[in-house]
Amino acid sequence: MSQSRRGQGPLLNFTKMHGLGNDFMVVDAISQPFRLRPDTIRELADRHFGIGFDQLLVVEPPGLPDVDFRYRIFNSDGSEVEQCGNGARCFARFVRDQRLTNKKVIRVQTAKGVIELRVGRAGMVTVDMGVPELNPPAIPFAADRRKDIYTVEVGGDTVELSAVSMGNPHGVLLVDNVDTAPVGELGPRLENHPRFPARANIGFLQVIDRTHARLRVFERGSGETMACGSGACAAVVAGCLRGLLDSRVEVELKGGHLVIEWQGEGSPVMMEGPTASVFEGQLRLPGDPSPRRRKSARQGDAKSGTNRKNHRQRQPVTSRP
Ligand SMILES: N[C@@H](CCC[C@H](N)C(=O)O)C(=O)O
Repeated sequence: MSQSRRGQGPLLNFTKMHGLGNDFMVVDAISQPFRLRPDTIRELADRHFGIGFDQLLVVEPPGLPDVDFRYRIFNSDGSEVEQCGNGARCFARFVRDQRLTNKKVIRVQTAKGVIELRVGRAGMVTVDMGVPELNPPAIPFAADRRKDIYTVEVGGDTVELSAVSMGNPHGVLLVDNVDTAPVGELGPRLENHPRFPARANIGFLQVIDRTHARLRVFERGSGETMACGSGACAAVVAGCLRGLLDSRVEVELKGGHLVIEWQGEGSPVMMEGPTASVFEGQLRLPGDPSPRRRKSARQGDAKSGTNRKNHRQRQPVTSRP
């Protein structure tokens, strides 16, 4: 964050976490005021000038009955998205570590529905990621009908991919070897391909045998990451649709392994994997430049003695997907 904007606003508590090296800044927006602009998220995500993370995860109060929390996700480019599988596991660990709940089964509301997180031993969490969406308009993916494999023109070449939504859109390509796959070249072109109108995460899947696979993912809004949980789920769905994988698969990513289970169409995908908490920190956010808003914030402080109650009602300025 630039020196000129630092140090004028309130202090924010955060935790740095990761799931297989897919790393997160996690913020409790229930117990403290929180609002960030997309450009501030980009600055904080910077690995040289900021904290450095692939995604920002925000814990908010739920907006639905029978749900424990609302889970919001922002990519390092500042865009708000619908799903993050590795983040969901870290979310479960965070809300327990911060004593926001003592439940072992936690229901959270995402922008695309409710997911269930089950806390296991030694930091392991299992997530019910929901039923994969394969209907092209709902992914969204431009196609005249649903297929297991689509042919896509990209820069004069033709590639074959499967299109799957795990709440967020994924394209999955089958490759012989992830080590030599053109992730850096094809990833950004397919991420922004016109057939994915909301952009997409692009997975490169190498099938080892029916129960083992390797995967690299070029993530929408973050670039290639060490691991992508929703990408691993989408890849196993794609591998099953192609008849190459069984219902329980160990997926090797750059940062480690996930176990993914899918019993077939209409069934939810289950993801099991580890979580890690790296450090806790405090950050002074940029101040609010508007004199009118500064004045009303001071009035709020004076009335309540604390601004926690008022801030519970506040929404971040970034928009929902
Ligand atoms: N790392 C994530 C996915 C994060 C969101 C993704 N980049 C998107 O834009 O949909 C995961 O573990 O699933």
